[in-house]
Amino acid sequence: MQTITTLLRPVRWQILLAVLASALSAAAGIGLVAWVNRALESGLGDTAAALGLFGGLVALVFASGVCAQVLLVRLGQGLVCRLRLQLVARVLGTSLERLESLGAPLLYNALTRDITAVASAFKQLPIAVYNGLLLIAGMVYLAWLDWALFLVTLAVIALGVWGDILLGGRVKRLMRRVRQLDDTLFEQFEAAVEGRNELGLSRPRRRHLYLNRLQPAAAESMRAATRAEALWAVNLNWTTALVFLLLGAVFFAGTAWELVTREVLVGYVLAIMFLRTPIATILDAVPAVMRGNVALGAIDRLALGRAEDFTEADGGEPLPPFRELVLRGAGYRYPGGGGEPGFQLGPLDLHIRRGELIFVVGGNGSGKSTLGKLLTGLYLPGEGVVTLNGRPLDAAAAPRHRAYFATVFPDFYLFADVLDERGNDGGVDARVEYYLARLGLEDKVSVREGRLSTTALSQGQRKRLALLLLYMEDRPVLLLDEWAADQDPVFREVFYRELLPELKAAGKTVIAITHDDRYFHLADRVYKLDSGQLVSWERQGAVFSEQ
Ligand SMILES: Nc1ncnc2c1ncn2[C@@H]1O[C@H](COP(=O)(O)OP(=O)(O)OP(=O)(O)O)[C@@H](O)[C@H]1O
Repeated sequence: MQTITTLLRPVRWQILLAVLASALSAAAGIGLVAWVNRALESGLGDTAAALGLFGGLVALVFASGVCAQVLLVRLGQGLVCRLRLQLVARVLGTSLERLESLGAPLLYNALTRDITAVASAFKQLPIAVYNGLLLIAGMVYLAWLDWALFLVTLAVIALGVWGDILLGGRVKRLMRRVRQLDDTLFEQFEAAVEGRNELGLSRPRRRHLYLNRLQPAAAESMRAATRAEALWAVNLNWTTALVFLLLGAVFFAGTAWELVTREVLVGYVLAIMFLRTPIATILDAVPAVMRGNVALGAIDRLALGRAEDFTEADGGEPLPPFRELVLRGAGYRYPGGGGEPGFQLGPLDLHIRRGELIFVVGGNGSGKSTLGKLLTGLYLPGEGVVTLNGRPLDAAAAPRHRAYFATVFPDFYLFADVLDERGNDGGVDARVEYYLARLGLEDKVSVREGRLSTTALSQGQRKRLALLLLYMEDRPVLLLDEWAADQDPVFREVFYRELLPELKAAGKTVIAITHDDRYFHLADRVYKLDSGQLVSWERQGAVFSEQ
């Protein structure tokens, strides 16, 4: 429960205050019951004084109750808000490898369903704390009234708790199963949304998705959830029956067998009737709390990184100019699956200097994008060393290493907000308009206060916008992974013959992953990858030619 402890620690004093206010309200409530009992037995005495005491107790119940509830609700909502922000900050602070191995559906499930479940549990927390304290105050009063009868009460409570534990364990197991099935459902939701083109064309595929993937998971989830709720309903009614059994026992003990005095009898009956509501309320809250607990367990199992701290401004000391990027025996291996070892890139040796235009080429699956992620520090080397300006890339050096790069990978995400080199979104419009015209997008997209008017464009146009974002960030090293693959021949020509040379002339280092062999001669150097290994381009006997 690492998540919950880090969330609760900063508000421990507010929690204490809320618990104290709840305790005061609970004590005043039980005090009222005790006062009514005493008045029934011994009479009111001075009516004015009695009225004053009664009114005072009612006012105290009201004021401390409101105070406790408001404090607890504010705490609950504050925790939910912080949990949401903390979870997203942790996703942002998690390594790419971990995020890739988890996959989008698991993360979306955590960010939506799990957070909602934890939020519902937190909302029950104030109610449970308040009613729990009411229950404790009631118990103290019952013990004070009659010890022997209180022991009987404890025995009945033990019976109730036994039922809770017995059924609670099974209910929790079922809830865990429902949570697992949620992940399966989210995978299918992703397929239903992301596969809209393929599904739109193929009824057999839609039918398969619906009947063989969605429906079985949804039905099993429903069965497990229904069973869990039904078991808890049995428990609720079992508790209600126990409360009435206790009432009956007290009643017969006081009337038929005259084992307790009338004062004790009336006090017990009043107190038990009064305590029925808190007992039912607490038991009602238990399933939501269990679900929240299961959800927190699922969030913890994601093993996300530490939340990134965004309170500090970006910038700090400026980056020294880029000089060189060197790989010495550097390699990276993907984790394997199903008994098969993962793909191995390297070990590789290469040297990239400032202002060079480097092409990385090779067949599909040869490791080009993996090399791109290793060069940019998105992946850390599993063997050998990657150094930038002589500094080895490791977890500590990674943020600074990455700050030198701007990339467009094939699975890029196009942000509508344009940031400049210092991470600001203000005052960028004039430069954005210049680049929009340069990239032939001025009729399609406009910019206002650093925000692009649209990103709903063709793939080639979206890639041009991604390049625009990269221009604006103005980083020293650019990595473009098959950027030109979606461009028309005219713009492809502009890219290789104008844009890349211009970037080089501006002192940028450009690493382009490409299949466009008719432009290979424009590069300062070409690295060819084959099954994760670098093979000499010259030894391939290739001829740079303009076709
Ligand atoms: N996230 C991943 N997890 C596990 N293995 C992966 C992952 N991504 C890629 N691979 C493996 O690494 C190999 C190299 O992939 P990579 O994307 O680097 O190839 P590429 O040369 O860029 O291919 P392409 O030209 O098709 O884009 C693939 O054959 C694949 O088996």
